[in-house]
Amino acid sequence: MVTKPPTLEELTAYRDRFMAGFPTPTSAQFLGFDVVEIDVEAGTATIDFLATDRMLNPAQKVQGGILTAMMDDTMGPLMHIMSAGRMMPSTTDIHTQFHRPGLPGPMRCTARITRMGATLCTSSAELFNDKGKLLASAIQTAMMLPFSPPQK
Ligand SMILES: CC(C)(COP(=O)(O)OP(=O)(O)OC[C@H]1O[C@@H](n2cnc3c(N)ncnc32)[C@H](O)[C@@H]1OP(=O)(O)O)[C@@H](O)C(=O)NCCC(=O)NCCSC(=O)Cc1ccccc1
Repeated sequence: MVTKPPTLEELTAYRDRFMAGFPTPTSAQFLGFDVVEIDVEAGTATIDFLATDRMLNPAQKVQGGILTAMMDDTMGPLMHIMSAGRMMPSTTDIHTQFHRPGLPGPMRCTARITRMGATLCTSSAELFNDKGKLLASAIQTAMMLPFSPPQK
């Protein structure tokens, strides 16, 4: 991070503010985004999603980009929170592996910060179906850009 890294107290306070009232963007609404837990001490996030029949490919499986979007939408918010809200990640690359087909229904993503650098942040994520089976995994890099919350 460009400035001094946030303290655990600052991270905890921002995580609580984020969970209490950060507006859910339309793309996250489409994915059924629902935060389960953000652990700022461990640098991990658990977020639930809901795959619907509007997200299917011709094989009637959840389209791969949608599964990737769910993981991007877990790693991104985690990176933002781990900057105590000072920065917003802009994903520069993401590599996904698809292990099992996804079907409509609840999905859970867990993500972890690999390293928060001065300008780049790296992270990893895993996406599971409602039976706890691993559907996909990803590693991601993002540029951390200064962020000011939109004025009301
Ligand atoms: C099948 C394979 C590719 C190869 O796996 P291998 O390890 O060699 O084989 P293995 O036999 O071990 O099977 C592994 C597990 O998979 C399960 N399973 C397999 N087949 C089926 C099935 N038909 N239905 C249900 N489940 C099935 C199987 O039971 C097992 O699970 P288990 O351990 O028993 O619990 C697997 O990695 C896979 O499906 N990955 C996800 C690919 C994916 O979803 N990509 C993204 C969407 S593509 C896209 O959107 C792009 C596009 C856009 C527009 C238009 C067109 C395309």
